[in-house]
Amino acid sequence: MTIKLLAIGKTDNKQLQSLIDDYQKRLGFYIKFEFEIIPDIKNSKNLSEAQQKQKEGELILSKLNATDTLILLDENGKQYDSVAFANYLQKHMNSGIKQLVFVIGGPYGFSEDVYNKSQGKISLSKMTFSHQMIRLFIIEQLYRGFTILRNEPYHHR
Ligand SMILES: C[S@@+](CC[C@H](N)C(=O)[O-])C[C@H]1O[C@@H](n2cnc3c(N)ncnc32)[C@H](O)[C@@H]1O
Repeated sequence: MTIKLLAIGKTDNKQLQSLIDDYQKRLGFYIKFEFEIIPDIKNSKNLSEAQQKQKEGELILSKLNATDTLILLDENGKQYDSVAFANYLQKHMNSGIKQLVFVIGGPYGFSEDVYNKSQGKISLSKMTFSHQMIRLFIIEQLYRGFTILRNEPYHHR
């Protein structure tokens, strides 16, 4: 199985990008991981929130293969602790799927079309994080998950 993370808009904060790079590299030792950035919508200031979500949604859906399992990062999704999240990853690997795709929404979240296509929603907290910060948090949790599955000493229970 491969894991893909889709997000909208480049990170322009160098410190955040450097932490993302670090955890992305670490995660790559455990699984084939791809982080794809969908470029920001041009002239989004002229669009309503709904129009922006719709356009972002079309771009997100255009990146998916028919066999992908699509999981949205959404503050109203299901919450896991890190051990349960590691087991969730293992379950997906055991299921024989080719690619597990996590998607981070834009500043206003997801369009209905994206919700309808998804197979699940995961929340990392009841709090709302920026669409930039959440990239680091999910990549770190993916890395943590694999260290838990391997019984490596990164995670302290
Ligand atoms: C600024 S938030 C959007 C908030 C928006 N009110 C909504 O309804 O989704 C941008 C993106 O970051 C991600 N995000 C933010 N907080 C999150 C959390 N606690 N758990 C999971 N994903 C989160 C989601 O993918 C969300 O679409």
